[in-house]
Order: sequence, then structure tokens, then C-alpha cells
Amino acid sequence: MAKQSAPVKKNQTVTLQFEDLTHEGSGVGKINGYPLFVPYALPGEVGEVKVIKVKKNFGFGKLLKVTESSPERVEPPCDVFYTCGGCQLQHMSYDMQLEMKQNQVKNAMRKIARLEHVPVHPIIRMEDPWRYRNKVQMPVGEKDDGELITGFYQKRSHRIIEGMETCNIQDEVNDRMVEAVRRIADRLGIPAYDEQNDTGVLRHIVVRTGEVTKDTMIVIITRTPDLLHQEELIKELIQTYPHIKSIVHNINDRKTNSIWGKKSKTIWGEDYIYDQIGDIKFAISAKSFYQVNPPQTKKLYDKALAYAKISSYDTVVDAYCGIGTISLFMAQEARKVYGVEVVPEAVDDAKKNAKLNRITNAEFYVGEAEKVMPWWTAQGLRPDVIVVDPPRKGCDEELLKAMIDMEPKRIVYVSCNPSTLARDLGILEDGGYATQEVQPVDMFPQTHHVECVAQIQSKL
Ligand SMILES: C[S@@+](CC[C@H](N)C(=O)[O-])C[C@H]1O[C@@H](n2cnc3c(N)ncnc32)[C@H](O)[C@@H]1O
Repeated sequence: MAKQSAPVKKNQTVTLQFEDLTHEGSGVGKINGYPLFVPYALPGEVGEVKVIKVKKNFGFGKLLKVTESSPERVEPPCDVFYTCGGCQLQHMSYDMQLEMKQNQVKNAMRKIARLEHVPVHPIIRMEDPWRYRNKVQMPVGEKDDGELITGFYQKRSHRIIEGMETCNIQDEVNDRMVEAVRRIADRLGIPAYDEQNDTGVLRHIVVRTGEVTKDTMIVIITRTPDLLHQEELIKELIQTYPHIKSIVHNINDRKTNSIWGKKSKTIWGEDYIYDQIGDIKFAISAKSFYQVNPPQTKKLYDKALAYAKISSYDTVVDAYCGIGTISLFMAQEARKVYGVEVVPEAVDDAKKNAKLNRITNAEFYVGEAEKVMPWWTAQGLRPDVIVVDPPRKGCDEELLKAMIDMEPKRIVYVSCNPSTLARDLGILEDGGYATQEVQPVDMFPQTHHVECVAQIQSKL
């Protein structure tokens, strides 16, 4: 059979009618059935597109001009939206963002898990989908004249966007704190890290602010073991900003894209900041995972708790438990909760958090969930409910097997990636578990990320 070639060539300009969106938010238009993926194009629009990459079954294009615009197109409020890689969806209405995410979850359930009959509820929207992030990790660089600059990297590069004064999805306090550290460090003459030559000092400024407490933690990440002008920097920060409760110095001396180094020390204040979700208080240390959107997190955890249907006789396992957030919510209803988490600092936080809330029926262990759970099974632990909340890559296969071996009545799966969620639900179906329903929650407005919680029941 003759090999079919793509109907377009690189650098060709074509007119496209857009019909759909990819899960990353690019518009999809077809030429003789051949799809072209075009960032910033919306379904229902017609546009002129320059073809920039041609593959066998699909290609990529750059939107040159919108000739027929969608009513869902909006002006992005952020000046650097088209250069920055942080948000992908500011050019579409919030309703369209939600519809796209809802479809993404439905498609994953249908195409990956083959669970078309499972209800996917309407996504839980955010009342005000801006300024929600409680944590920022901002790279530091220098202008040609040596002045320090901070800003996110331009898309697919390590070039800092100059003149980025604010990020519209960040808590304003975090914006101000990044600028304060930049300004003081610049005046003190602390040089930025130079990635090319692996020289210089200041790599990243990380700021986390508690939603309820408004406590702020600042983490200064340097290449060098010492932080130049540390005392002056601390003095000026704490005198000017009394809401700063902790300043941590983290050392990353490797030539790497990773932000964090292994060693951290608190150079002023406490090792933690505090925050509260619902009735539960949390101490959060620098390296621990804590959900970035607190108002939506409460809605997510309430749903997880409702799906778990815990009685006072139940034993619960919370795998990937972080600082014990979900565990402590569950512990209020359960007989006993066991949490497991791989980051030792997070487990220390979880134990501290149990004490802080006078919760005595939750125990926390450091380890890889996929190794600890089979060991627990061998010890005879048979929980009534298992909660999992893994990173984007989903659950390890060993962990899924261990869950099935533990024979819980119910599983609650919290996921930040519908594709791996659907893959894992398929494996659980084969292991005797049926997915009852899925609830998407919009934890990351303006970006293509989507969070879900699924209720899963033993078929026995
Ligand atoms: C999405 S977070 C969820 C944390 C917590 N449930 C929450 O809502 O705050 C995933 C957590 O899994 C942890 N983790 C990653 N791989 C792990 C593994 N193999 N075993 C145990 N924990 C792991 C991470 O350190 C992180 O704290």
C-alpha cells in the first residue's frame, strides 16, 4: 500500500476551522482528516495558522490570526500570558475551561478505563478563580547590568521573563515577598546563580503563605553553603514584614533543573508555618507537600470523606499521606488511621499535626507506600477503607496489588491526573473493585490541570 503523506508542509500557512481542544488546551483543526494542534485557538473559531511541525499522523501549528472569534475568547488579564509557561487557559472563559476539564475526565474514563457507565459529576468550580495559589517557587537571574530579576521562565526555556511584576494566580502576599527578597538581596549585592557556568549564589525564592493564618515562610535556595549577608537580609525582612514566621536556607549545589537541594536549615523563626482547613490546624515545613488551593482543597477533602463513608468501627489506610491532611480528617470519624508517606519531614509534620489537633487514633510511617502496604498486609492489617492520593504518575502497580490483597470495602482515589487515575481504575476493576462515581474539582484554574476524587467499592 502506498505510504500516505501529511497533507501539509512545514512553514505552510493554512486556514483552519477549530472543532475541539486537547487536554493541554490547544485548539484542534483538521485538514483532510489530519489534525493540527494549535495553542490559543478555541473550538468554533477560524484562524490562519503557520504549520511548524509535521508528524506522520498529526502536526503542530502557530496561530497567526483569528478570523472568526469564539464568544468564549477573553482578554487574558496577565501581561505575560503568551510568553509564560505557567498558565495555559487565560484566553478562554472560565466556563469553557471547566467544560474542557469535565470532558477530559469523561474521555479518560471512557477511552482509558472503558468505564463509560460511571457517572462523572459536574466539576466543582472556584468562586473567584484568581489569586488562589499559596506557594510560589520563583527563579532568580540577573539583567546585563547585574541587577537581580525574578520571574517565571519563558515557555520551554530557562530564560526568565523580565518585567513580570505580578502573577495573577498567586496570593498577593507571595508576590510582595518575592519582590522584597529580590530588592534587599540586590541592594546587598548577592549575585544570582548563573546556570550556564554553574557560578553565583541565589537560585530560587520560595514563599508559602497560610490561607487562614496569613503566616509566611520564605525559603532562599542558594548554590553556596553560606548565604551571603544572611544577617542583614533576615533583619530587614523581619523588621518590615511581621507576618514572616520562618526563614529557611536550602542549599542546592548540583548543576540540575531541580529546584531543591537536600540540605535545609531554619535561619530565623520556626521550622513551620501554620494553616487551617476546616477545623484542623496544620504545621507545614519547607519541603512538605501541601495543597496549593486551600478553598478548593476543603471541597475536595469533604468529598473524599463523604465517599469513604467511615463509621466509628472502621480502620483506614491513607497512602501518600503527606503531612496527614486527609488522614486527620478521616481520624475524626474512624477507629484508627494509618498514614504512609515517603518524605520523612512530611511524616514529622503529620505526627506533629495529630498532636496539635489532639488526635490520638492516627499513626504515621515513613516509607514507599508500595513497600509498606504489602508488609502491613503480611502483618494482618485489613483496613475497611483505603485512601490514595498519589503524584501525577499515579499508583505504583505493587501498591494497587497490595490494596487488592488487603480487601478493603471501599477505596477513595484522589488524583491530579485523569489519565493515570483511569489506568489505575481499570486495574482495580480487574481486581474486584467497581468505580461508583467520579467528582472533578477545579483546583488549578487558568491552567490545564484537573483534580478528581473517585469512589470505588468492592464487588463482593
Ligand atoms: C499529591 S500529594 C498528596 C498529599 C496529601 N494527601 C495531601 O492532600 O496533602 C502526594 C504525596 O505522595 C508522596 N509520595 C510520592 N511517592 C510516594 C511513595 N512511593 N510512597 C509514599 N508516598 C509517596 C509525596 O511526597 C506527596 O506528599
